[in-house]
Amino acid sequence: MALKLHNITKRFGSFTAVDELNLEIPEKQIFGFLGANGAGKTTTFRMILGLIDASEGDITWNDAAINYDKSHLIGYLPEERGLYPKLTVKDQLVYLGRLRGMNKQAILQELDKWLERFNVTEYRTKKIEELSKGNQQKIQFISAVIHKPQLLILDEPFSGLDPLNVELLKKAVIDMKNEGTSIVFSSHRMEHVEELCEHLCIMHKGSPVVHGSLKEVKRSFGKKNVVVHADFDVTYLKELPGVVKYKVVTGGCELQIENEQVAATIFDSLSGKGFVRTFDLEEPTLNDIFIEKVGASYE
Ligand SMILES: Nc1ncnc2c1ncn2[C@@H]1O[C@H](COP(=O)(O)OP(=O)(O)OP(=O)(O)O)[C@@H](O)[C@H]1O
Repeated sequence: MALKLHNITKRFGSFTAVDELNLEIPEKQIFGFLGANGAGKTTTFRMILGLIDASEGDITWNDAAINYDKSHLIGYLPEERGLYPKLTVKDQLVYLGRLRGMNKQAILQELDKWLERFNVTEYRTKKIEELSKGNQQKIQFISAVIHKPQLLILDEPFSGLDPLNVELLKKAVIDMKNEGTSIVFSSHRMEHVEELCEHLCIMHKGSPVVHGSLKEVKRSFGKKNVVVHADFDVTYLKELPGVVKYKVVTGGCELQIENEQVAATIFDSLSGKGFVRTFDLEEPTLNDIFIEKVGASYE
């Protein structure tokens, strides 16, 4: 059972924001949705949630269409956020929890658990507008998960958080996955996706350019990073055929190569020249893959 997007297209007038997207998002995993600004991530989320209609194609979850009677099974952290600034944290969560069909006692019980977990118990009776941006975001996250959804969609959940709060939120996401929630999140930070996700999709101009399990994606790109540390001058390596990028590091260099065969040429060229302390052939990072596929790094 999974979330399936079948030939999804979304047009705004003559502009195609999402173009024949086919995706299968596995259950009870964390799925990373990547792409540069304007790639079509939020539009895809909105279609999954039924907030906007697809121009073409269909979306199913557990083989049935997603409609309003399933909204209590889904949690959503929207990119634009959306809390009522004048309400207190407690009143806001009670209101949103009631909309999800929870009774007040259950809401307060869950709320207190989450406030404690996120170190914000003292804000329970404060108005949302009195909270810092990062703390508002934690409350927004709580509003997305208070009803224990089976499917959780998080649009840029880590943006605007300091490193400690990023860790708190990551841990919460991992725990929810371990408890059986299926999670889809978008991020501009490759390392978050690399750390959290089993499967991912990189979107570019409305279409997926990379899609699959993190392991498969990395394997299919081959090992294209070489690290050399040696007690002699290795600058000549940048001139070898197949070396695409060369970067000096302390005691050696890091190279990007066209394909794995180039590593053998580099290795052979080092022999007899002196002492080689390190020769590593490494997998590409997700950032390397993104740059190769989308053409620019982004933050
Ligand atoms: N309601 C709309 N009307 C017209 N164009 C829209 C509308 N919503 C989105 N778009 C366009 O569709 C494209 C995809 O937007 P979307 O918000 O899905 O991108 P994104 O991948 O979420 O980007 P970001 O990382 O910046 O949030 C953009 O070019 C955007 O301008």
